[in-house]
Amino acid sequence: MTAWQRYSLADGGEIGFIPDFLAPAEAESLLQSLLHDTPWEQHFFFGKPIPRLTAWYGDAGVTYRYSGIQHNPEHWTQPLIQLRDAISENGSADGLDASFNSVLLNRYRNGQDSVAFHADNEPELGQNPIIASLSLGAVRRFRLRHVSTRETMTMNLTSGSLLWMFGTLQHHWEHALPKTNLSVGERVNLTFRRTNVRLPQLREG
Ligand SMILES: O=C(O)CCC(=O)C(=O)O
Ligand SMILES: [Fe+2]
Repeated sequence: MTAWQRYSLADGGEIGFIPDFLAPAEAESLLQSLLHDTPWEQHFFFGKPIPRLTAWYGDAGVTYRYSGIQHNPEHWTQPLIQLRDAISENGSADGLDASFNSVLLNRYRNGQDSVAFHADNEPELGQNPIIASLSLGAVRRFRLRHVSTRETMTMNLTSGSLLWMFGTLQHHWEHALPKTNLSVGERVNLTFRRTNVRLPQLREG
C-alpha cells in the first residue's frame, strides 16, 4: 500500500487518498461478494427512484433516517468488520481518530447511476465528520465543488482506492458522482461513518 496523497482544500477541507488500499484481486473478490450478498434496497425521493441502490450496516441502535423514515441497520458481517478495522487502523497511522459505527453502501449499476452534489452534513455525523470511502469496481469520476467560489476538483476513484474526507470539508465543499455516457460496469462504494445516536428530546416542565 502506498502512502497517503494529501490535498488541503480551501477553508480547511481535507482529503486523503490511497489509490491501492486493496490489491486489484482483493477488490474484485470483495466487489463480487458484496454484489451477491448485500440486501440492496431501492429508495425513492418524491416518488422517483434514486439512481443507485443502497444498504446500511451498523451497530445496533444506530438508525438512519431516509425520506423521513427511520431505518434500522443490518448487522455487521465478518468481511465488513475486517474492512472497518483495517480502515480505522489506516486512519490512526495518519493521525485520524476514526472509529466507525456504521457504513453506507452505494451500488452504481451502470453509468446512469449517480449521486448529485451534496455534503455529508447530517447533524448525526457531528461537527467535522471523518468519513472513509472505499471504491470497488468501475472507475468513476468524483467531483468536489466549493459551495461559494464554485472551485472544482475532480478525482478518479479507482477500484481498491480509499478516500478520506475530514477537516471542515463538509461545511465548505460538496461532492458528487456524476453520470457518464461511457459504458461502465458495476461500482460499489462504502462510506464508513460515525453516526451519533439521537436521544429522545427531553422536555422541560
Ligand atoms: O460513491 C461515492 O463515491 C460517493 C458516495 C457519497 O457521497 C455518499 O454516500 O454520501
Ligand atoms: Fe457523500
